[in-house]
Amino acid sequence: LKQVYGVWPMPQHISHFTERYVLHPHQFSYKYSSDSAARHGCSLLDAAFKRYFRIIFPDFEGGTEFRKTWSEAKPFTVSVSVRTVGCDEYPNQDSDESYNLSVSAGEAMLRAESVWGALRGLESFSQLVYEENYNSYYVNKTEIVDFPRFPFRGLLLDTSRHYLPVHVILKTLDAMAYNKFNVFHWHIVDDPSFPYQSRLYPDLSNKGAFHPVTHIYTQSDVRKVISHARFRGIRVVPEFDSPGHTQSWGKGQPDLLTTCYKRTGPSGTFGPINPSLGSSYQFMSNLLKEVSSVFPDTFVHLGGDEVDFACWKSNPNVQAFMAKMGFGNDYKKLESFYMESIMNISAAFNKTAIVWQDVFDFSKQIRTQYVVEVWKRGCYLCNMHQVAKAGLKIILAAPFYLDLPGPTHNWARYYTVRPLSFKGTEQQKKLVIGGEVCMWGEYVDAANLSPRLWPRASAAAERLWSDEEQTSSVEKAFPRLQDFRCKMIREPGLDRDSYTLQHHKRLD
Ligand SMILES: CC(=O)N[C@H]1NC[C@H](CO)[C@H](O)[C@@H]1O
Repeated sequence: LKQVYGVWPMPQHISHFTERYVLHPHQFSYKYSSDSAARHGCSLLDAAFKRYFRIIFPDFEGGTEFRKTWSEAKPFTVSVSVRTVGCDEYPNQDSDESYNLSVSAGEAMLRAESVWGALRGLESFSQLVYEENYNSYYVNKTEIVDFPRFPFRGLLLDTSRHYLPVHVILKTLDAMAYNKFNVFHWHIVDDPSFPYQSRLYPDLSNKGAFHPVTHIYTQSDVRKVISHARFRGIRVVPEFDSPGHTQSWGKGQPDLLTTCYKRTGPSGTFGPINPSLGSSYQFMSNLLKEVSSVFPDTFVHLGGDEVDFACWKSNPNVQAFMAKMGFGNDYKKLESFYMESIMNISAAFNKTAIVWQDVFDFSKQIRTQYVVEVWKRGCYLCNMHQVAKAGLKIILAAPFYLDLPGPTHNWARYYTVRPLSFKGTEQQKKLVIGGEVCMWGEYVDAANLSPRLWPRASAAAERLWSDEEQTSSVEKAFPRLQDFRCKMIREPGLDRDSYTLQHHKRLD
């Protein structure tokens, strides 16, 4: 019997049985069970039923082909029961993604608290179906009780160092759903380019994008990404990184960046946003107000990483501001003042701020609650311990930087990360809301994104969803990951052809 590889990420509880059932597209259907709060018309699940039918039966064109296996197959129904409806909502930090799946003769019963859990269960069911000979599909009797270890399981794409076409972002969202990632961290702008087309400040992309028409994200592009993500139970958290990493902002917003000085006067170069001008905070308030309405998620990422103080130190207005504020010569206080100001601005728009750990490292006395993304190499467990002691929530990214190529960065390196192995109380460990893989764009564009992202990111996906004790062996994971990698190449189109060849080669 073909080895049944099961589901990736590994469910919390799964039992496989040898009894199996023949599936045939003509006798297969999804339906809402009578006790489900969500019913036909719940566009999120109706769309998922169609999507997963195509994923399970990729070669089925609706005709009467492959009649031969027809006779053996009996009707098979996937019945979905959702306890609390919520088809038109957005996923959020508190969404319940748990589900139970029971596969037996003629029926798979999928029970979930919410539509988000139902989506996770539909993904798991689709991975249980396997093809033994061309167009003969089977599913084994299986029992699953599943829920995520961490509620925040993110993937960062950087669309500033290289522009990523919208269809590439959508494909990445598809693959994220196969892996049960649930947050797309859109690092949308940075030093090299500003591709976000702002309603309020169109010059930011007109002058700051690599190209003002072909290399931008219009409001409708952004809406398309947010909708595609929502249909897959994925949140979109935008990052407008500041005050550093803002060179492209200065192209479309004059006087925003700090003018750097050399001895005799302006050097012609610009540095971080100028924190000594009221106009900077007015601009950030206007921009964050727009961003807060365009992106529905309750989180917004404000950046705060790698601020170079040299330019601030050289500028006489900034020097005068330092004196006025009594910051002495400690520019960390200036960065903290700026970050606390924009965190208060985003709080006013009912957003929870995520910032890079630099903000925490620079100041321990920022009063507002915010989430710290730990990213620096070195002892990230030590850094997590410091943040947890301060009572702040943590997202772990440091060991999951996938953009850095090289032989040491293979999947096992991410698979063996143990996010809670820092010293600290159970209470402090509860502050770790999850982790994130980062695909920075210095060396990545549409030509090499997918092979650099997958299946290495899948290793982190299992670390963030599954029970650590049950998934501690690299050796045991390897054949499962190898099988899952092929399953991921499942949507029609170019990928499909390579998959078909690869798949049948492996089976012969
Ligand atoms: C938070 C953070 O990571 N900031 C920078 N650090 C190095 C990265 C590349 O690996 C990117 O350049 C990124 O912009």
